[in-house]
Amino acid sequence: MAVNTQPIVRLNHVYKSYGDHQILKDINLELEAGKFYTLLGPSGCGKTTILRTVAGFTAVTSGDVEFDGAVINDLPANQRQVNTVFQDYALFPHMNVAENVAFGLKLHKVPRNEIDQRVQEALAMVQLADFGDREISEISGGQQQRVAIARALVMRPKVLLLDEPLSALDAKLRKDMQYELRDLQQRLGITFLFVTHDQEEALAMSDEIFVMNAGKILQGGTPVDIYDEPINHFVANFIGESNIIPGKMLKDYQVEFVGKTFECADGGMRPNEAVEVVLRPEDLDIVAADQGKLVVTVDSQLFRGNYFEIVAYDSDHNEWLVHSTNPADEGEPIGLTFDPQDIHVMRLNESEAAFDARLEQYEDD
Ligand SMILES: Nc1ncnc2c1ncn2[C@@H]1O[C@H](COP(=O)(O)OP(=O)(O)OP(=O)(O)O)[C@@H](O)[C@H]1O
Repeated sequence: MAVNTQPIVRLNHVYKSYGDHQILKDINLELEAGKFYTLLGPSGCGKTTILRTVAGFTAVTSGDVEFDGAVINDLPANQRQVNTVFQDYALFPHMNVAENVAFGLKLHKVPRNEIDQRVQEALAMVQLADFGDREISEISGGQQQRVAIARALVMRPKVLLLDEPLSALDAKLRKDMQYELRDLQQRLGITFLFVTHDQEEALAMSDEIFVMNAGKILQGGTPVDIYDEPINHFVANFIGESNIIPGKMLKDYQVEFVGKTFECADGGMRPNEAVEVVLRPEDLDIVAADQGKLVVTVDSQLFRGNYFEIVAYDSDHNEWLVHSTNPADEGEPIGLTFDPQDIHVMRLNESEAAFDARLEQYEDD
């Protein structure tokens, strides 16, 4: 049986400039139907601009926006099967909850009885079935957020764009809403393209993440792939906490750092190539100084609730962050051990395409 693998949304070599200011630089991405995607990157990197090109609020300078295989560069926003949930919700304060949700349907001249039914359905999807008559000022921030989602869902979009929809919520509610949004996406099977600068949120919610910086997508992949195999310093630093140490790839599966040679799981580089090595704080185990693969001296530590965050330095003055369930003695040497597969070796300035090609090659060997 033929499988339909055509992406529902595709950006093909998309560039966007305002005057001399290039905002998007050769953006290529594909979204499959029914998945949860996240654009993740620091403020100003172009995440919202990508959403706006998909929604039809911003025209691309060059390149194509495709929907279901057709180029839609010139299709007006209101004719795209895409709806947006904005950061500030953009609810109408003088309308009640049901009127807010009904607004788009009225604009599209949907018959009255169908409007009532669809509004009720959309409110039920976000667990606000009994809130239709409430004024916007009479509901909480989390409920307003859900009204904004219901207002987008009522239009039955194929793709829902969400621009930092959780940023106005307090930490506890934000976590609850992460579960709710993920659950909603899975129940409805609509494609979500979610924007955040919060890496924990991206890791928790997404099927796939696109990590961005300065108008470019640096790496796309599942949360686990990106966490375990960041392609460069920026991604390793932005996703999770990392120790990033300069090193040298002696040969396949053998890397040197802090003056010692370690077995690792990476290959496909030039002999003696300068690299950076990533070790995650939670992958490091503390042992007695004379039993460690590396010896570091503890500088300071903070109790983080379920672990101690220990800052230590090696003999080359590299800083090491270690997460440990036990405290360490400040000023004392400790040994660190780790497994070969916990060492992630990164080439300097490697592109995602070159990284993928190399991975394929040495994994096949
Ligand atoms: N209409 C515009 N005219 C000129 N510059 C713009 C316009 N819209 C956005 N920009 C610029 O484009 C860059 C990217 O903005 P964008 O809103 O896409 O970033 P972002 O990653 O979503 O940031 P944030 O997380 O802060 O919302 C910024 O430098 C911004 O100032």
